[in-house]
Amino acid sequence: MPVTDQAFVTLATNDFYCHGALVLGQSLRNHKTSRRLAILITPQVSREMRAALRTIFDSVVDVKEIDSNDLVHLTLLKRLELGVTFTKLHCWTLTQYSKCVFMDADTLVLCNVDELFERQELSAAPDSGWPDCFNSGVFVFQPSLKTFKHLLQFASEHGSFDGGDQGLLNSFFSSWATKDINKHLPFIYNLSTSTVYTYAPAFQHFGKDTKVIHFLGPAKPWNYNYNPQTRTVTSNDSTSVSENQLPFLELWWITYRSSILPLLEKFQEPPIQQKEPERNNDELTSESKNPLFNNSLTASTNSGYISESVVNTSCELSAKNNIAIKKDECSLESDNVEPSKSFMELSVQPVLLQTTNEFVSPVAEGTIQPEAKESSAENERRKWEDGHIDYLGKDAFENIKKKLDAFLL
Ligand SMILES: O=c1ccn([C@@H]2O[C@H](COP(=O)(O)OP(=O)(O)O[C@H]3O[C@H](CO)[C@@H](O)[C@H](O)[C@H]3O)[C@@H](O)[C@H]2O)c(=O)[nH]1
Ligand SMILES: [Mn+2]
Repeated sequence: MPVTDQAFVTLATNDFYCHGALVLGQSLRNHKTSRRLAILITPQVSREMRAALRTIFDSVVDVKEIDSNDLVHLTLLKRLELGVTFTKLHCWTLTQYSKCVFMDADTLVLCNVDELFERQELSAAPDSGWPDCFNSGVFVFQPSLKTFKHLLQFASEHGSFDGGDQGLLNSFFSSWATKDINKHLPFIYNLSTSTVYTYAPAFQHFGKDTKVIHFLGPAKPWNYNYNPQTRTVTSNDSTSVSENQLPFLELWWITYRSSILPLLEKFQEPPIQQKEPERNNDELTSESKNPLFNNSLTASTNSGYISESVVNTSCELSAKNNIAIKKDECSLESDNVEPSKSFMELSVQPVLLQTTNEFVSPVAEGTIQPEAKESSAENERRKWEDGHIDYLGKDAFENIKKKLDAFLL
């Protein structure tokens, strides 16, 4: 029976995090949650992405971005982009629900986790970096305008010790560590992929019971390369991948490719071919259009809209510059802000990416072609391996010799 007054809630302040939110929402649906799905978004999220979100989430709620602007603490955290996580606080305004579970857009459920609604505010799992603090990627809370007001007041008076929501929430709900063990969620409800390195035997022992995986840290699943033919995830210049992380990253990508990509393609417009000539960029090849291949692009711009100038320098952009860009955007009246561009348009930004035909874009239409080519080449190879050789046709000795000669000359 659906429970209409309780919801899973997530947040996305730009199109990149929307990819994560869509996969999370789909994973909750796959595991047949009986609760509502809600997402908080900010004006930067594109129209096309909003349409996609509406097909998975029951409620898509527009909120204003709140930024801690606390560069000192964010520098300490080495994540200057996380000031906007203060926007998460808006989840307390969802008073149409009696209880909610907040989940970061970089989490993924591996089974039904509706039992979380049996817990009280504020329940959360320990943070692997400092277990006397809770991680704010998954937490049970009770919407209340009064709490929201108190949180904002607390934020303006005390700030956050890490510059993000997690420091603030830990100071606000400071009795979490000691008062009530029922508010300590088991770690399997928020297993950070990076923990896998730090205590490998525990992961080996308990990891099989994992219910929620959290891709915590600067490298998100959409920053990795994915090869749909072999269904493998590989790292790039800015990401590294451990063997234990791989199955989770691959699951994320399988969900993305099977359920989210078709959805995004449905809402894409106008067609990519019409846009290319305007951009006059000869260097763009069909396999180089994927924004998700470029980790530095996604991590450093951190925005749904990427201007040409930002993109051109994105590989070297320091996080500090990024904050400056974001501030500029925020200081504009919303009428003046250039509308967010769709994931489609992002995918034709003139970024030179290190990709080969082996990898196809998770997003751009143009990359569907290399995939088709690839599979026919793959078919040919398989035919050879299976002994189905066209001796009289294209595999005739003369043809092979010609190819060899061309290669050797
Ligand atoms: O530009 C951004 C950045 C973050 N988010 C949202 O905020 C969440 C938190 O950001 P994330 O990049 O996932 O942070 P983590 O790497 O998980 O880092 C930790 O530190 C953050 C700041 O305190 C907390 O919000 C996280 O829950 C905690 O796990 C994301 O999942 C999104 O839902 C956005 O929408 N846009
Ligand atoms: Mn997170």
